[in-house]
Amino acid sequence: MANIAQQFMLELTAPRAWMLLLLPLFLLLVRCWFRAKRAREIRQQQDDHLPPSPPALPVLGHLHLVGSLPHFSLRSLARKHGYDLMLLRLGAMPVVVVSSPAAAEAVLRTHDHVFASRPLSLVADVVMYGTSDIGCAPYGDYWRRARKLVTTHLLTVKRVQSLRHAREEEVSTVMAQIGEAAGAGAAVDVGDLLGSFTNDLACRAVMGKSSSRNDDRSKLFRQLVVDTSPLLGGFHVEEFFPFLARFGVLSRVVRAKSERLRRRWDELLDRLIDDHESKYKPTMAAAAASDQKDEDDDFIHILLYVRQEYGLTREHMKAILLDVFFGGIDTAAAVLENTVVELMKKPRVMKKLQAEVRSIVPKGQEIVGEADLNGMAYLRAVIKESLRLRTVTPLLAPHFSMASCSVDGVVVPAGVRVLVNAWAIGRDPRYWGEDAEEFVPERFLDGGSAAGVGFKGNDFQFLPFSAGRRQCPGMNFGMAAVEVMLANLVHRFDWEMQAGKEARDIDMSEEFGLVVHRKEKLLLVPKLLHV
Ligand code: HEM
Repeated sequence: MANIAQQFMLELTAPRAWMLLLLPLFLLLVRCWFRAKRAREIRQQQDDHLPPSPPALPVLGHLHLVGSLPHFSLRSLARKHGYDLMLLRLGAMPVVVVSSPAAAEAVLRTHDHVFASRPLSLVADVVMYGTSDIGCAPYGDYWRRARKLVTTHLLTVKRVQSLRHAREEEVSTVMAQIGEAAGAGAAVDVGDLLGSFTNDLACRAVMGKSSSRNDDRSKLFRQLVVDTSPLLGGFHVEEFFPFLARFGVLSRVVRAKSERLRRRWDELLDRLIDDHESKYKPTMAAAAASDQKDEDDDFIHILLYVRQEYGLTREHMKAILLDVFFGGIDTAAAVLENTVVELMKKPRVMKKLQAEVRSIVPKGQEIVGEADLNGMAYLRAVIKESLRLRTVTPLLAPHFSMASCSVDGVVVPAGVRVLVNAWAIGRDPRYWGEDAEEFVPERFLDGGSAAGVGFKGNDFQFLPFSAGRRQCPGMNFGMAAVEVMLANLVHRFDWEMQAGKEARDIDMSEEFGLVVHRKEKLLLVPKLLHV
């Protein structure tokens, strides 16, 4: 026995025996090495096809490169690396950034069916009744139905025209306030005035003249929009670092805040819908649904008329109404305020615009009516230039890829947020020339370098309302308000800076959000002209 053991030990210690033992280990290692190599190759192949990325940090990814004004920093990154389509990792969140008209066309037109969804958002889920609105709803049957409802019944050209008297009346109210300030030689807070105007107009469209006359109610709506917008437009840290969601502390705080806001919205909207329901006359249904010009047909009434046809619950109705407040108030007010700033900084343009408006509106007429706007080509060029240079929704609203998609030789994976930097594209000298950063409305006039360029979604260098399936459905509604208000602001009033200040002192700092806002108030002194 001892001999056998000895023999065995001898065999073991002999080189041949070691070879026999090591061989399987060696084969195992070789196999592992080949597997790891293959995995590396596959990853490399996939990476080779992903959009290019700037160098990133561990864990943070590119988060540290995105500052407080993401449209600025994303433009700088794209320019520095020459990437018109780039992939960033914000913490754990992959984001594709689009910075050229060709890439925007690929995302918003050629592959629109892949990129037409929205990322999930905890806040939208709570505030928008389970994303039952149009702006936040993921792409699918519900969104298609709700969008069809809005574009065929609420925001049609005819409906926008039928609100013309409402707009003219609201404009008259604002002009009276400006007139009073002019009489007293006082300054007006231009942003506040314009915000009230677009808010009152939205209230009027949603609930009709009689309900919106209640001043307190209008103010409540305004306050709620102001309180909800930052939460709705902001990023939340758990979206970047999902592992934090396991602890759930932050999401509980955000959810609690969102639920408080939703209760406030509920209270207001339920009361309004109840009021309307008590006056609802089914006989009027056919007329409203066929989009007749009846000014009493406010949006709540119309939703009541079509709710069966579209299978709407009350929550769906409230969510759709919220889109009018979130889509229509801040955007149009910001466009107007930005335009006034640019006009103050460019007295030549202001004078030319005033001359056009004053030459077209008949002498003695105090308010510019919508019929007077027809011949105002320069007014339209000024607004377009403002939409280009000071795009109020600089990154549009985030899109979301529903499948992986090959775009111009690279592959955008499924489940990625896509941000189109419309602001950067609108200021890129490659498409707008050397004066791209200047406010020059003439470029949009006949004979100008951008004479044929429009905002309807066919010119991908100019995307203030976006393009494709998710394009803004409130474009006509918003533009009608902006045009008539701007014409009136410059018709009977000259505008001056407060004593001791100059136009070049106007603070241009901005606060980022879905809609970008000026940080500082714009205080200007109106001077009344007698026309
Ligand atoms: C001048 C004013 C306006 C501007 C600059 C503007 C701009 C935009 C932009 C850039 C988008 C995002 C499109 C995308 O994600 O690709 C959008 C979406 C939207 N806008 Fe507007 N908008 C304005 C006025 C309005 C008004 C007045 C309303 C309603 C009364 C409205 C309702 C909406 C809705 C519901 C969406 C979501 C569309 C969807 O996701 O299908 N907007 N808007």
